[in-house]
Amino acid sequence: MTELTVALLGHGAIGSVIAGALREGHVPGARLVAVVDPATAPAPGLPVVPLATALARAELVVECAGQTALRDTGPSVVAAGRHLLALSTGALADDVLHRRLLAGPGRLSLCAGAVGGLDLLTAAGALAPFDTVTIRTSKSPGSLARPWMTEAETSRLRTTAEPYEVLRAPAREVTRAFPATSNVAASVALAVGDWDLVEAVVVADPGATLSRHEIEATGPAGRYRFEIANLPSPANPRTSGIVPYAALRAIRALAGNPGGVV
Ligand SMILES: NC(=O)C1=CN([C@@H]2O[C@H](COP(=O)(O)OP(=O)(O)OC[C@H]3O[C@@H](n4cnc5c(N)ncnc54)[C@H](O)[C@@H]3O)[C@@H](O)[C@H]2O)C=CC1
Ligand SMILES: O=C([O-])CC(=O)C(=O)O
Repeated sequence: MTELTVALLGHGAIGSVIAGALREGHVPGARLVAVVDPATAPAPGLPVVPLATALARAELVVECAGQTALRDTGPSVVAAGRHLLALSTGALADDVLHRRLLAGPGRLSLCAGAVGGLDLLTAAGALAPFDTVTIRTSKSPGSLARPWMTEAETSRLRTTAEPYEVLRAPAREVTRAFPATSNVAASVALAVGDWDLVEAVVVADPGATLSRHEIEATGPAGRYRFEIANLPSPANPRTSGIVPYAALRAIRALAGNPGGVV
């Protein structure tokens, strides 16, 4: 079997763990051939290159660089015929971008990242449309600060002693407002195929040592409830530590994965 050549777009909290695992041979059949990140210096064994070089070398490009990066570089990845595995799924709240990324010739795949159960939600939604779908994300207040917040809002995040709802809105709005912490809301909307149905809630919880995602869906197919509580990444408190391992699972599946769960 030929090896799957992999490029990483982003070498932060997620990308550096993926790069380390690929370099150490933890994913048989996959080889790291390029890393694209303006904030990362080349190092022995770490192939930091410009995007054009990455596109010439790799069959699979794993985006773990943020919604802006996916919007700016994703179209050139699929236009070059490369397979794009995206983590910053909230960028697809822009329908025009989503259509461009699906236009090929390269393929677009989405990584479930910090949450699970999306396969079941997609299957249940195919049986019959859902009546209600919600995702409630609770994180430490400091990880939720955003530049658009007023001074009063950031001050409340800094000083709250009790959990409180920071935003409750359709998934499209929430993933735009919290682009580094609510891609999961977009992933749920994409899994059920309905941006308008999915309500997302963001909770600031001063007692949170884990990042919690509670997903509930009801419809003719049944009732679904998933509760996920992830340890935050030591490198980035906004990101769950499990996320690079979800990407590695996806890379393993794309590299062949004999006997794996599909
Ligand atoms: N689907 C999911 O469950 C999750 C998705 N994410 C997404 O993954 C992104 C990355 O997360 P982390 O690694 O924790 O962030 P991070 O901030 O630690 O790392 C991001 C890296 O991307 C680099 N970067 C930015 N723009 C770039 C570009 N145009 N080209 C190449 N590199 C670029 C930065 O220099 C930085 O090193 C988040 O912003 C979020 O959009 C994060 C967590 C969960
Ligand atoms: O890692 C998480 O818990 C979720 C996250 O940041 C995102 O969806 O952007």
